[in-house]
Amino acid sequence: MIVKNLNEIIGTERDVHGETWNSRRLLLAGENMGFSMHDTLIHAGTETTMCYENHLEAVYTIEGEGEIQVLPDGPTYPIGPGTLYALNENDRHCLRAKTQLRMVCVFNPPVTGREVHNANGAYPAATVAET
Ligand SMILES: CC(=O)NCC[C@H](N)C(=O)O
Repeated sequence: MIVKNLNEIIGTERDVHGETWNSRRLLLAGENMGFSMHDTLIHAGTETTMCYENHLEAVYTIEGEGEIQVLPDGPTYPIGPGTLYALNENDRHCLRAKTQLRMVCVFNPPVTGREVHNANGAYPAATVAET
């Protein structure tokens, strides 16, 4: 069994900073769960365009207010505590944080470590060597 606390992640290699976010990676590929799980903060007043072409991601909001728009011209959904969105079609999307959002993010296949978004808003596909 794996048991850990967010406090053990903060300030370590698993505490990854992007331009608009801070991802605390609780479970990674190396833990062999088949998914990764992150406790992520999205900074207030920011907009992030993403397209996880190599991963499926589900995102469950715990704190904060914002909205998500399906791109290029899809609907916009409000986001608040209790909202789940699942990018089951590798959807390109724009996440806007009105206040700081705290979100639990699950990736399949799992993120391997310190990935940040490339120019397309994706994380690279994992290689066998990394997993
Ligand atoms: C919600 C979202 O995708 N935010 C960007 C960071 C990413 N989810 C991560 O935790 O690595």
